[in-house]
Amino acid sequence: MKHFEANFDGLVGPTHNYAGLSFGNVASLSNAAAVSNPRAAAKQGLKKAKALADMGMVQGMLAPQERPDLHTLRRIGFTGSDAEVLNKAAKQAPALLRACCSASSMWTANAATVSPSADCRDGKLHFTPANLVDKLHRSIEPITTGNILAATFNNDKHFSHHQHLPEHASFGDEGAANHTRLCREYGKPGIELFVYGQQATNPAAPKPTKYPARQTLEASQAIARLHQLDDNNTVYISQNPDVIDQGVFHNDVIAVGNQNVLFYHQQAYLDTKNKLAEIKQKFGDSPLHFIEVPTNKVAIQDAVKTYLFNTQIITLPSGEMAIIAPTNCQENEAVHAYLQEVVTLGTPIKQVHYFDVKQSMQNGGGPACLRLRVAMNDTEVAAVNQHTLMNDVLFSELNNWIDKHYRDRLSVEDLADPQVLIESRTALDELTQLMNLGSVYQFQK
Ligand SMILES: N=C(N)NCCC[C@H](NC(=O)CCC(=O)O)C(=O)O
Repeated sequence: MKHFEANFDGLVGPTHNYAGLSFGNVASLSNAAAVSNPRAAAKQGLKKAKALADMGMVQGMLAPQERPDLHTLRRIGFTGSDAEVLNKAAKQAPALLRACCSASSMWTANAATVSPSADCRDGKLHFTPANLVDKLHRSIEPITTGNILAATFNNDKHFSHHQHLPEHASFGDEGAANHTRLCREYGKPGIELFVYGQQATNPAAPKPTKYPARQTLEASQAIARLHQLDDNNTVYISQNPDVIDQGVFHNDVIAVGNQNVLFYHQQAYLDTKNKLAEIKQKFGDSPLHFIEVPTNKVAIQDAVKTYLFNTQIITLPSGEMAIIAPTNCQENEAVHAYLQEVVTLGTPIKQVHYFDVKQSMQNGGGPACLRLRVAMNDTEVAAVNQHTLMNDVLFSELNNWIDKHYRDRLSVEDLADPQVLIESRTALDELTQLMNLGSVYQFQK
């Protein structure tokens, strides 16, 4: 049986905009009210996904969400026709309208936590959509995320879909952005690393003082129970609260793992020495590479600005590993120098490829935010909805679809325009046919 790690990238939605919605995320706040280009954003993401497929990787796409979210606007009391709801929300509560228009589901690292079948007691691949309760605009994602995941991984024999965790701060869950997996081979049991920012039931435990810690230990433990993970293959690590306060709002802004490589910043965790020892002991005898980037080579500020750690580390069919980095890393002298050095360190990482994903970066989402990793064997890949898998046909269909429906300029003022809603629904309705998803959106029910 063959094993792969597939990447499912989030297709950027037609309302991609800069609304400054994410306190603690430096890029989101500093680009608030900038004018976005949804068409360029969607094409940048699609190009990266296609490039990975062309490198021989299994690559899928996850559909975006319905925005503006009229269902939520009505749920919070705006009434009348769709146009009236938008108009009233724009006048009476513009901040709420902006929250209901974000294309934030593009960052599918936050869609769910995924545990491959080799790690789970029942031998199924498990998905739990993230509740994303820390941010209003993201807290409205999980139900539709669950619908889209179920339509994409639509086979009960192989895939187990859970409901998102209770919608309370005690269970703040940000999905795969705070979870990584180390393994010898994708199809063999691995070590699942859960990184949390605070403990809800232990207020005395360290936590940040300026910015929110989005992930709780209690949420991570709940996911491990749901996914039937073995304690001997699970490690919980506390994020360093000081770096959260410097803009590291998710662990994937400061660390990334792949197979037997953990690439992380010296300041990423608390109790680093003991935790690395626990990982090593649980991983067993085979070689494990801890690539620690010291502060004197890359400052936290540069890591946050360039997203050096929000890179993807992928294993190419040749067995070599490659780093998929945003072009922002090339533009920073220290980070670029480090990436030139990393391929010479005698670790499995031998290549670096750069992609322009600036439309997403300006909202704090790098290459790794844009993808959900799903390690699968070939039987499981065959059980996936095949219309979601990247190839020349889907690439060309999606490019044409973007050209047909997406604007190349969108400001926050445009969000109240009923025409934006019509365009977005028309596009998504067509997309569900193209990707054979059925009725995953509220407006289709
Ligand atoms: N690190 C990972 N895995 N994902 C990045 C998510 C970025 C996202 N930005 C936003 O939601 C900004 C939206 C706005 O301000 O318009 C967030 O903060 O949740």
